[in-house]
Amino acid sequence: MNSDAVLLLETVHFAAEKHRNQRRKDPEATPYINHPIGVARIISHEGGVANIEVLQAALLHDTVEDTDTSFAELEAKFGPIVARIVQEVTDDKSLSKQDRKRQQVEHAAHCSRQAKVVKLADKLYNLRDLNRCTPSGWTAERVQEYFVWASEVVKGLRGTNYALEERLEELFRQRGVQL
Ligand SMILES: Nc1nc2c(ncn2[C@@H]2O[C@H](COP(=O)(O)OP(=O)(O)O)[C@@H](OP(=O)(O)OP(=O)(O)O)[C@H]2O)c(=O)[nH]1
Ligand SMILES: [Mn+2]
Repeated sequence: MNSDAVLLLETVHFAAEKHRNQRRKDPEATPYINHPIGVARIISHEGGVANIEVLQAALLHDTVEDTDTSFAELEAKFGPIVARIVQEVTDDKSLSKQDRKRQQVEHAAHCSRQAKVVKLADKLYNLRDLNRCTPSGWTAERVQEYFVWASEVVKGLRGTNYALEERLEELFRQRGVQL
């Protein structure tokens, strides 16, 4: 009964419940859950990674940062490996935004391989989303700054998944950002 398919459905259901009242920042206010599902799908479909814990962590990766979910809750429900990967990709919300951004750059290289895959796919999704449309209230400069900062994070994630890194490199190249 605990097949990977059943586990994945349990996980996507949990994430959807947690993000149920959240929307993306795009003008159409897309349901937030589209993002974690899209990140998991990038990992499987483009990254060629079928590891169940990595896919579960991708589905859950913003639940602690952006909802009332705790790591203890994730560990009890999905086990220590999934909870640890989510922890590795979760910003410390007690820090200022500037410090959180700096920490992502500093911590990237020290993450586990599994967390690096989730981070690569998260950045790839968000950069594609920025190319698709500008979030409400963002200037073109802010969009460009996000690309520059994301490239600094991705530098620390290299050597993890060739397909994802190649796609990210192309997006940076289009923006004139050197990786
Ligand atoms: N491109 C884009 N991003 C949106 C949209 N709606 C919500 N986001 C989220 O906003 C975050 C990027 O915006 P920032 O201003 O840099 O961060 P903030 O959420 O801490 O304010 C990402 O968080 P994250 O996934 O935690 O990733 P990260 O930026 O911390 O790596 C992204 O998922 C949207 O419509 N387009
Ligand atoms: Mn995310």
